[in-house]
Amino acid sequence: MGTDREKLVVIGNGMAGISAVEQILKLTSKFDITVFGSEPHPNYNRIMLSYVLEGSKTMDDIILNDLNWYRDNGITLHTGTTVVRIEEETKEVVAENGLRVPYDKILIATGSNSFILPIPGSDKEGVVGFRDIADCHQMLEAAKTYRKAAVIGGGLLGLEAAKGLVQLGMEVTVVHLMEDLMERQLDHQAALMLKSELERQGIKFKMGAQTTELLGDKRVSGLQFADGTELEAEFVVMAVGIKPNIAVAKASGIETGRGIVVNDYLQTSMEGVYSVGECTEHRGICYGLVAPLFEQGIVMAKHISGVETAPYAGSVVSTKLKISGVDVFSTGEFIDGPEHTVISSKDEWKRTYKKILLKDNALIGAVLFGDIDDSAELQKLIKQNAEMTDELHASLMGGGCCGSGEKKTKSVETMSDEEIVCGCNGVTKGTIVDVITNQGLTTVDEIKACTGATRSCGGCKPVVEQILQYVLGDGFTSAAKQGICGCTTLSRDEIVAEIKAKGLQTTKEVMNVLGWNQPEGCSKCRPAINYYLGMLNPDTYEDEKESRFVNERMGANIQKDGTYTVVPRMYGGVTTPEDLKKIADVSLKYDVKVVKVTGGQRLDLIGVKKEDLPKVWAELDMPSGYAYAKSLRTVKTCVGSQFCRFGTQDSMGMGALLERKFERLDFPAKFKMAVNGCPRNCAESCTKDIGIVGNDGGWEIFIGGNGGIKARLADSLCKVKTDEELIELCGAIMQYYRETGNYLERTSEWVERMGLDHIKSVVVDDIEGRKALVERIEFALKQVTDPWKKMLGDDENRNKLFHSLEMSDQL
Ligand SMILES: Cc1cc2nc3c(=O)[nH]c(=O)nc-3n(C[C@H](O)[C@H](O)[C@H](O)COP(=O)(O)OP(=O)(O)OC[C@H]3O[C@@H](n4cnc5c(N)ncnc54)[C@H](O)[C@@H]3O)c2cc1C
Ligand SMILES: NC(=O)c1ccc[n+]([C@@H]2O[C@H](COP(=O)([O-])OP(=O)(O)OC[C@H]3O[C@@H](n4cnc5c(N)ncnc54)[C@H](O)[C@@H]3O)[C@@H](O)[C@H]2O)c1
Ligand code: SF4
Ligand code: FES
Repeated sequence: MGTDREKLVVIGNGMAGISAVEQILKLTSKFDITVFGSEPHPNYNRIMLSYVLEGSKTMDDIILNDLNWYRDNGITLHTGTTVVRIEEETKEVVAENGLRVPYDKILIATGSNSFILPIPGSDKEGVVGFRDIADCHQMLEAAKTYRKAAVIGGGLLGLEAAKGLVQLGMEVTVVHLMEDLMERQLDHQAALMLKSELERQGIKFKMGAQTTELLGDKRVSGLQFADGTELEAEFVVMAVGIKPNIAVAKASGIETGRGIVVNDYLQTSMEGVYSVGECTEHRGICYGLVAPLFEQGIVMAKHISGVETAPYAGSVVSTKLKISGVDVFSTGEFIDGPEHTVISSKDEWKRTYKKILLKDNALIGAVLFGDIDDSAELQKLIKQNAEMTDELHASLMGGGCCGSGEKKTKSVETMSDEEIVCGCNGVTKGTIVDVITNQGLTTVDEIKACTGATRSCGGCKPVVEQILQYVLGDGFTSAAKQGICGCTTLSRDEIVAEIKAKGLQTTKEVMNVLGWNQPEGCSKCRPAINYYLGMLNPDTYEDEKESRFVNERMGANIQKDGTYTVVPRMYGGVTTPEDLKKIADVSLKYDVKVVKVTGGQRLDLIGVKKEDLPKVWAELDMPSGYAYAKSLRTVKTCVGSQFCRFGTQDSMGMGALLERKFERLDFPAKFKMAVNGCPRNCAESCTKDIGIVGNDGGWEIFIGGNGGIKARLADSLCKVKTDEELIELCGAIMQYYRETGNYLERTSEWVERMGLDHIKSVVVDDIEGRKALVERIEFALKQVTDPWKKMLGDDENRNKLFHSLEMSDQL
């Protein structure tokens, strides 16, 4: 390599170091760059470790710069190599393994270490921090063996770790020192709402608890608290904050405080040595989030490259918790004092809360819970120290009638090109404008694929949309409409219309004819098109197994240990001694680990080996319960008039009838029903896609209920007098949902999107329309068959899927 080039050594292969290198590469080629990293990996997106733990991303998904990137940019990378000091006299960087590398300039970006409480027992087996891939691996492994976990610290990291462990099947208690969760980001009200939402999601809390010791022999077995109480725990995650990693700077005589002290150009006290990221202390502040490190990197890169730059003046930080179903956001100041004016609103029913703090009429901080649509807008206004006006108040707090979209576009217009829009991925407004203008991008998904913006927490999506709107102007509405995935700009309705109009028959054909930008499609569009094709052509469409999710392909739900579950039908939740005996015999014979009564009133045989599935189905000789499918799952029933003293309607009989009639059809998403014999509603119709309640000698039909993460109470659609009307209406509702629902859209969302009145006008008021819907569902029902039976008769596919060549001999 050219010897006349300056030698830049980067200590720390994390997000700060490498994003600064990316900025430098954009400005100059004057450096020979060498990077040292203690971890054995190339640069990865640390913030996405929460998603790896939670299971929605893999380690491969979070690599930001793979080894080719270093090679292509002529960068020498030493992974798994820790630098111990800088020798100013010899102008060399010295690594732990004795390696010495000469330098002209240095960038220290050594990040932080997890803070481990200095209490007895914190070095026991089963106690980890949550900082890197190695920690994440340990947590994933622990969840395979142990059940009870404690997370010490109820900050952002602790809560994301706790949710991840719950998703992995552990029983998790968050042990928090203070009375409020995330007390560094939230006020009391938001903290209360957050705690109750997380409790709903299965996390337990021990608040105001000071851990004094970790108990156990070699391995941790519990926690001892200052008040004398104890908590059992086989695995402990410490998430009580971070400590800037200043070891190299200290050993080299560079000025340090809590972090490595830098000036406004990120220069340390040693000539030619810069520092960025979490290890850095600027104007007395060490940051613990990614947005500041990108901002520091931009200034540092310009300075070291000899490009004029404004000084770094510090960052206004904001946080967003990355837990699905929990929308919480905080930026700037959030605890009010006498000097503040507080604007707030709380809606206990919608579980939303918004608080904005003003000082001298300027916006200085905000906390949002439940609805964080305004987060990006607020963050920007607070950065700009914007003045509150009547118009702004109306747009932020409601009550404004018009113009807020226009105002938002105006406010992105005033952003500078260098302003970071996506804090998680360091993407500036300038970059987004550039890809829209020069590469002709028209959707947020395309911008995500090209720049990374919106890829992590998603908090920046509204601003990215506003920039699109601002750049495309009038072209926005048509062009910026979101396709169903990154492969197309066509919406669901357009795809369905094209399939009908052009008579398209296969997913491949849809993608070819409709100009997909990826010939094979992706995991989002393939199952959706497969569904739409099957819904439109129930008699002719050949279902594409390879376009189905794994559980649907296998006809069973895969479990975390690689075994499967088998759930046979139990119509209306009613079984017989004969069926129970068969289930018991099969469970014993195939060593089923657990037989569980499900929330949908049937039996789940958990822990069946893949190769045993066909034998289990054959010996049970019962219909598939479709517990794995986007289809009618269960019809839960109460005892009803056959036995209950209050029952006026035969709920068991009706439930079983409806389940038999409508089973096996594909729906956009899973579909659950309930039938009750009287308004006491013992089988909980209010949380079902269709809930039926015996009432006044007839039935009342409810739709759009959901008991999952986003709970929704079902809406009353109508009352009917006879069983025939009830069955007809159920069929019409189902078919209308099948025909208009977006793939994966539950009825709770569908009802909100379509409007209850509209659905009523189609399925209740329009008698002819209803009849046509019923005819179409009856036709589709004629085509369905039991998938287990089908698989048992299909030697080729069965052998391919279940690797059990001798099956046919045994059947
Ligand atoms: C699970 C998790 C979730 C997070 N989520 C978010 C989020 O949603 N939003 C957000 O803004 N922030 C989040 N953060 C914080 C964010 O990841 C950090 O702010 C960011 O990674 C800091 O980058 P850095 O480069 O300064 O430090 P690091 O990413 O820690 O990188 C420093 C690197 O330097 C290496 N190193 C240290 N010393 C040496 C040495 N002597 N020689 C060689 N190499 C060395 C380290 O091994 C490390 O790889 C999260 C953090 C975690 C752990
Ligand atoms: N979504 C995000 O933005 C995100 C997610 C994860 C991590 N991070 C960042 O990673 C870093 C580490 O996160 P963190 O949550 O560990 O840090 P933190 O400092 O934000 O929170 C630590 C929490 O632990 C509590 N605590 C301290 N001592 C305790 C004790 N002895 N017992 C029980 N609780 C105790 C504190 O009261 C505090 O709420 C932070 O900089 C954070 O901003 C951000
Ligand atoms: S809903 Fe009514 S009929 Fe059904 S079990 Fe409860 S009380 Fe009895
Ligand atoms: S700010 Fe988190 S993805 Fe953009």
